[in-house]
Amino acid sequence: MKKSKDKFAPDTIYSEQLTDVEEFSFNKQVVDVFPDMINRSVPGYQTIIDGIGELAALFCPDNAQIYDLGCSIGEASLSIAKRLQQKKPNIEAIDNSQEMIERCEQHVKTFQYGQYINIHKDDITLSTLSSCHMVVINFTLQFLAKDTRQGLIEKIYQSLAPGGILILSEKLAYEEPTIDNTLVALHHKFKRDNGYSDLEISQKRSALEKVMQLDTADDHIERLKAAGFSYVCRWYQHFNFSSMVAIKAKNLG
Ligand SMILES: C[S@@+](CC[C@H](N)C(=O)[O-])C[C@H]1O[C@@H](n2cnc3c(N)ncnc32)[C@H](O)[C@@H]1O
Ligand SMILES: O=C(O)C(=O)C[C@]1(C(=O)O)C=C[C@H](O)C=C1
Repeated sequence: MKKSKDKFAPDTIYSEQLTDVEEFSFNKQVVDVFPDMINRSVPGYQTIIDGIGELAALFCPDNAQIYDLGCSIGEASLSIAKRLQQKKPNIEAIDNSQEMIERCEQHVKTFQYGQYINIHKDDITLSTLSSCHMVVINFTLQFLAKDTRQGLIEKIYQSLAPGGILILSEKLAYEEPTIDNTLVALHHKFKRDNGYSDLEISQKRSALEKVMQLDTADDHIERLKAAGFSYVCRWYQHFNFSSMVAIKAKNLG
């Protein structure tokens, strides 16, 4: 991805001892450090962003209709727009954080191909989707109430044209504690190697635990299959962070 001229600060949000660790929220403080935070926290984040663009190039026709649900500052949308610009896509980027949406508008404008991205403030569990070729939910389903997840995946399946794809990226839980603890330990080592202290790691973990409920890979695959997706695969995994592609069959019935 071409470097943007847009400026963000380094993430020091959890570097001082806090008396009360509040629940994690995508507020202005997080928005201002977002690229640094996500790149230092999510193993393979940039690889996943690039892969989303490559999958768009493989699957999307001219003038494709694409949704990026929980878009934050628009990195997945930009990766798609960059690769599909000759095909003039119509990318709808949606997020329910006002601060994120404002920053997304500012960020996307710094790229010429940002013209293919329309930004909306909305709750993705309530928003209406029109007929489309591709949907991305990159590290966002894990922040939704568990009882809204199946409904959202079904809404996406119904909106996708035959042959359309959903890219779903998530931090995964493992039922077997020895496996879960091993992957969490590897993830924490990844964060330490990226300059986060033990205090930062543990305070952010407490903040996230209040709002982020993880599913297992099997939960995701079962949900996708129950919604109707014929083909599902994990195309990327680094420690407990994974991205899945679900394809709606071309010939239904
Ligand atoms: C970890 S970030 C997503 C990162 C982003 N997709 C990317 O690739 O850089 C999660 C985002 O989901 C948004 N979000 C959480 N719940 C939402 C909801 N119900 N509707 C819309 N957006 C939501 C948050 O505001 C936040 O920007
Ligand atoms: O920092 C972590 O442990 C995360 O889980 C990273 C994670 C996520 O997976 O959604 C959480 C919050 C945001 O900072 C971005 C990414």
